[in-house]
Amino acid sequence: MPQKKEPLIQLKNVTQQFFSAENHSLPIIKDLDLSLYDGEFVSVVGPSGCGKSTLLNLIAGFLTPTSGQLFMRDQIIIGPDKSRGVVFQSPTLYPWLSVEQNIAYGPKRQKLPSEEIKQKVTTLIEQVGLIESETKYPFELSGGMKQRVSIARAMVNEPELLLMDEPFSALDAITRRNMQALLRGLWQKSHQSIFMITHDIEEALTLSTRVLVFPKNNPGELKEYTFDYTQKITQDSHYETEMDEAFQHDKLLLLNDIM
Ligand SMILES: Nc1ncnc2c1ncn2[C@@H]1O[C@H](COP(=O)(O)OP(=O)(O)OP(=O)(O)O)[C@@H](O)[C@H]1O
Repeated sequence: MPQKKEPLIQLKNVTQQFFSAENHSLPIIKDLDLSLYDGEFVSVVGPSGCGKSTLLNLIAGFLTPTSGQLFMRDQIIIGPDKSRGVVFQSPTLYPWLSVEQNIAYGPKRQKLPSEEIKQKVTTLIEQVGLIESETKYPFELSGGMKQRVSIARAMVNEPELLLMDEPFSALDAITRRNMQALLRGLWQKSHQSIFMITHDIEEALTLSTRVLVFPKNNPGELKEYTFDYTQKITQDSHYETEMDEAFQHDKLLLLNDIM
């Protein structure tokens, strides 16, 4: 994937520390320099409590770092912004709005022309496979369908970066696989930049172009690897990760880093 020279997101010497009542907690993230580029699909893996959500919250603008700075292009990140869409582990839909109304909510708040909203919503409903469910309400949807609406709701605002915090972890294995294929397809069509947290090493390997690892022995630090399994899966319909020694080797490599 060709990358523009200028990073989309840049962290410069970022440290995040949470102060307890006794005021002596260690930094969760320490002196971190990191760049994310246009069109990348970056996943983050690591042991529970290592700081994955903290990193996502910093990039989203939900948290201000203890020290250091974060930039989107050349603008310092000072809070949440619609250029960074967030999809959480549990779908956060408005229960009183239908599927199409939930997706249209953001563009309506931006007061876009109604024809444009209709066209955007229709395209996304088609892309996430929710045709014939447009008029349903969240209580009528399965977990996977709700998460599709969440993804469409984030994407309709055309964010430059989609931030996903364990988006599929609450789903059953089959729905999860289908959602991974859906996300891979959306990413390849849109070249949307994606930053995703996951506990699932295979999910990281089969979707991302780069994997960031919080290693168990060096809390607060990040290792990184680049992979092309997502392209292999798309280009070769017979490709199976179970049969690929390199894939199994990389899976063990990442597991050893975090366990
Ligand atoms: N707002 C906060 N105040 C105090 N401590 C916090 C806060 N947010 C996170 N922490 C602590 O920072 C550490 C990292 O939390 P974080 O949620 O980033 O981990 P994680 O890697 O996403 O964990 P998991 O995989 O279990 O979701 C944890 O010890 C957590 O208790």
